[in-house]
Amino acid sequence: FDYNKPKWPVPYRRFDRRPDVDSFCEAIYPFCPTGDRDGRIPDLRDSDVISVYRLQTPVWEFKYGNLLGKMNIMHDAIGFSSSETGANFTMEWYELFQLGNCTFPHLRPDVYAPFWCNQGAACFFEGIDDLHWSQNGTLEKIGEITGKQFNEMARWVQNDNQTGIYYETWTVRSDPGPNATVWFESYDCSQFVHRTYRKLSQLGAKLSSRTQTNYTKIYLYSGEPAFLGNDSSIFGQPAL
Ligand SMILES: CCCCCCCCCCCCCC(=O)OC[C@@H](O)COP(=O)(O)OC[C@@H](O)CO
Repeated sequence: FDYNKPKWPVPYRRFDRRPDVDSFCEAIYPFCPTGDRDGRIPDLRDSDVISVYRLQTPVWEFKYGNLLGKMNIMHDAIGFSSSETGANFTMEWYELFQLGNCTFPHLRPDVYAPFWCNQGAACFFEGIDDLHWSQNGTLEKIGEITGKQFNEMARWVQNDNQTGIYYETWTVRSDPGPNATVWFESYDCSQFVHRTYRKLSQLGAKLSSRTQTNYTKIYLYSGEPAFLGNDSSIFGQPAL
């Protein structure tokens, strides 16, 4: 235990590689259907000028329109448009098996511990569906970057995607008050957008939005958590 490091919030746990998904987990909609199977992102010319867009729309807008938007349950993404080629791109981070699977675990008869289907991943694909983002949400230009900055960001996204694997719906705090302690941060679409903006700023990009940007959080209030051990020590699955 490092007494110099704050104990809370518990840092998000990263991994060396993304594990294969369990066949038990089923997606209602295919993940990233038009993106590259291996998550590759095209290299743009260093001298290119890329417009950057803030994208926001209600979760499941393509199916339920503004329904979840009325509850301020919003999905966030980033758009890019190359001035040299005219190509547009959308980059987002979301669940492989939808939000419910990341919010609640499964209880399986043959498995003692709660079973999660909660992987999330980046999805980069060609095109920006203007209507999807603008009719119930936001599509706003927030700046311009060079092709060089885009390419460096792309390499960072691929590493981020290989190590940040699990989607965390809940933000866990001590209480609703302004001085609450955050025990665990969420790890969701908006956190990815924030990490990417931060990386682009570190690369020298200047991004700004003309309007206040609100991001969706769902809170779980708890007393100070205590570490109980890992699945096998808590739920003790006998050797098969
Ligand atoms: C079913 C129980 C859900 C209860 C929890 C409700 C509040 C949770 C808020 C978490 C923030 C959600 C933001 C986010 O991470 O969005 C990602 C994803 O859910 C968006 O899914 P989508 O299918 O609308 O968008 C993917 C689509 O853009 C693919 O092109």
